[in-house]
Amino acid sequence: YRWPSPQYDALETFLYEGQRGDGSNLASLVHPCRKRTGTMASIAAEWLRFAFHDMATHNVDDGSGGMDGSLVYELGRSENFGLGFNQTLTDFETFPNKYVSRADIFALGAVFAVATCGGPIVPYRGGRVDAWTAGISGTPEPQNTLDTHKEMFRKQGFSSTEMIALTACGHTIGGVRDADFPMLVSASTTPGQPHIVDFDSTTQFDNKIATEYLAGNTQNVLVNTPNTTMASDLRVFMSDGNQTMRSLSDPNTFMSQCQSLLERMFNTVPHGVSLTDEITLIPAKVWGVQLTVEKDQLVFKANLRLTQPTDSKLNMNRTVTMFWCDKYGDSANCRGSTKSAPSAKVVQDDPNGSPIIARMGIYFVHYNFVVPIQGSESISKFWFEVDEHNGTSTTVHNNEGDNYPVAQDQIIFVPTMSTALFRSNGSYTKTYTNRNGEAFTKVYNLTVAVRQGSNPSRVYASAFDNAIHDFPYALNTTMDFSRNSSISSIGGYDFYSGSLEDIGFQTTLDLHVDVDGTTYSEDFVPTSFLDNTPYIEPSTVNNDAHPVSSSRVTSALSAPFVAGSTLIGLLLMSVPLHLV
Ligand code: HEM
Repeated sequence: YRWPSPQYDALETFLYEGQRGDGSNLASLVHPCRKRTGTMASIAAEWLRFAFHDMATHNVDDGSGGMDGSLVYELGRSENFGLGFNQTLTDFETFPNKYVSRADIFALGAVFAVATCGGPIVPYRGGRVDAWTAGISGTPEPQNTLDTHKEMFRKQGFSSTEMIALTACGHTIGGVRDADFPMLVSASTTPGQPHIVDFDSTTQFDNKIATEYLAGNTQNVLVNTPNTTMASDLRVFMSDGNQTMRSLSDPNTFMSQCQSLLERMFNTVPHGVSLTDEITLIPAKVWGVQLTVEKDQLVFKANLRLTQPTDSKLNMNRTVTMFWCDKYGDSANCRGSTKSAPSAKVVQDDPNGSPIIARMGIYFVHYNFVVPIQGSESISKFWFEVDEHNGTSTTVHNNEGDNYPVAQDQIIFVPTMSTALFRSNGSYTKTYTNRNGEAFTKVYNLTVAVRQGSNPSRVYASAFDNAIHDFPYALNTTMDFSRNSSISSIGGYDFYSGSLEDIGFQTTLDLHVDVDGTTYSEDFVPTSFLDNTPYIEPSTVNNDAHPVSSSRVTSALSAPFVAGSTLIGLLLMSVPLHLV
């Protein structure tokens, strides 16, 4: 892993922080093993079933289908019937983006669902590619014969034995609803709340589904119904003489079997789609890096995310210092001097931000940096030093020795001079699902800044949004900016403005400027915070006259750094909890 890797970074933030870059949390919808307000259904069960039904259209024979998000166009089918699907779709709708597909979100939701209810942590990869039309049908229904089920699972890529185990892994959470299967479950007596008969006696992801079945005291209505046509779990579970179910009565076997089968289920994708590496924790993560203008000043913003064990106290004496090199002038690339500044703010995350880190026993501490930058000097690269002030040596985070590069400074986004207004479109009816909804148009007025003197031939952006209600299509468009001379130049930058309309939730921009035949680009710029960006006062900059070459900091650990000691006491500590 080397920074920046925007796809890996975005997937990692989702998996370990449970949320989008703007702090909107997906994991907290399901964690800790929550029931849905109103229906009191297990949200985890709804999410896991959703992933199964999205995957179930895979066909090993021709490599089509799989986890491709096509389920959203298949909800009208009887095999995908139920309010739980529609509510799950609403849960997921706002989260996909350019680097995290809708199907990646479905798989991620299922990983959260299993982990938060006490199941295994299923290794997670991204890179699924979304379909924009319905796939083939093929999701098992209880009235199908055993042979039909075996053939359906074979097509999905699972053997008859794996069919038994995978169904047990799915049916350890959730249950059957009266409205969906009135022949199996008696009508609810509580208005507005379905009658759900759980598959086993716990809401946890455990092997009670197997042990209660073997003991003959299961409450699973797909086993002990007098309507034998509908007793699909009974037919499936006993199809190998109960051999697989007996093996699953060992809790460790159950967990490891479910972990590997669910991993395969989540990674079942159409032929030709290649998934990313497994997303593992980035111990010291750089995020939110931005050169911009705030309060009439050119500033550079960056954040360093460190991990903290939940069972230990955060060291309040710790200082985290950002160092950087100028891009232009006498000190370009730290030839003459190196600049540094302490963090402007420290934010401790909720230890329950994601069920994955909750289980790992860690949470995140973010060191936010905001520093003023002279346009004539700019910034070429940066790195961090962490000093615990407890006698241990200083830790350097420098991107495996390369330092963190600031790729370009020709075009920068200025969120604080940009706005988004919501315009309601009234109500409308979908054609391909049974849902009704309100639609809106988000009208953006966006401002970017371009380095003075570059005389650009074109200033523009590619706008992308695939988080659109009901996923009818993705916004994928180009917009142009024109010189906005009503804003006077700041820090060596001229301002350009443009407008854009979107009906989705997650517009991101790739900014471009064409200068002398070269295109400079800033990739994947979020628009979630604009003129409402929380302001952080920039830190005071230290100019270290002692030349520090970048090779000075290539090791992971280095001796205490001279400038560090002058910074203690300057550190502004404020510790609000990130609300979920
Ligand atoms: C022969 C195969 C299968 C059949 C016939 C089947 C059938 C069913 C049925 C009838 C329900 C009740 C749905 C409702 O009342 O709305 C259900 C629920 C569920 N199924 Fe399956 N299923 C099968 C395999 C699987 C697999 C492989 C998984 C995942 C690995 C899975 C996960 C779930 C979950 C989590 C629920 C509970 C949903 C909730 O409570 O909202 N099922 N299944």
